[in-house]
Amino acid sequence: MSQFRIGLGYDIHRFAEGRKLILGGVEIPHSKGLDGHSDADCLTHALADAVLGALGLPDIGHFFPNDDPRCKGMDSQDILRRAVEEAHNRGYRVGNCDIALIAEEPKIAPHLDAMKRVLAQNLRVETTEIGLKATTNEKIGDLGRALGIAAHATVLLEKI
Ligand SMILES: Nc1ccn([C@@H]2O[C@H](COP(=O)(O)O)[C@@H](O)[C@H]2O)c(=O)n1
Ligand SMILES: C[C@@]1(CO)OP(=O)(O)OP(=O)(O)OC[C@H]1O
Repeated sequence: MSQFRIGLGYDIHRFAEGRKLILGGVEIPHSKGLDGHSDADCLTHALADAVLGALGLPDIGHFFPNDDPRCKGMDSQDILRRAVEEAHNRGYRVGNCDIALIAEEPKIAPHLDAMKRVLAQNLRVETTEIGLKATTNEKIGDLGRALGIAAHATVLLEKI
């Protein structure tokens, strides 16, 4: 395997009433949350998929099936830790990553530092190795109507 490996992840979850909004392992105050079998943290799902993809492994649904009752309500940081563990088991660590959230609401910027701190711990990197930002969809399409939140992530793995 080569010295460096890159991975790409994408996930989207729809808003639902009566759910907590969890992004990057942080609970964000909002009138509704994201729907899902787990805590529906689409940011963390995209990031974990990017790590697994860099290794040429299947996506998180392979490791944590969304019809498995044991995964019901699970903390997505457990998914991320597992993906990073798979990397370390193969002799790779996370070099850096970059994440873009598409969220018409709520305002994410005030929470970015808290998310980076959680993600850094589980990625086993310094916060300076994490790029993280949010953009609206400029009211275009379903994301623009705030039906849900989507996340894109890229990860660079490097040989330990
Ligand atoms: N959910 C969001 C979306 C955007 N931001 C911040 O606002 C800036 C402007 O957003 P545009 O979609 O008009 O580019 C953006 O650069 C972010 O800093 C946010 O915090 N939360
Ligand atoms: C996280 C898992 C597993 O509980 O379920 P969801 O929260 O529904 O998320 P999704 O990105 O749709 O599928 C991945 C599954 O592994």
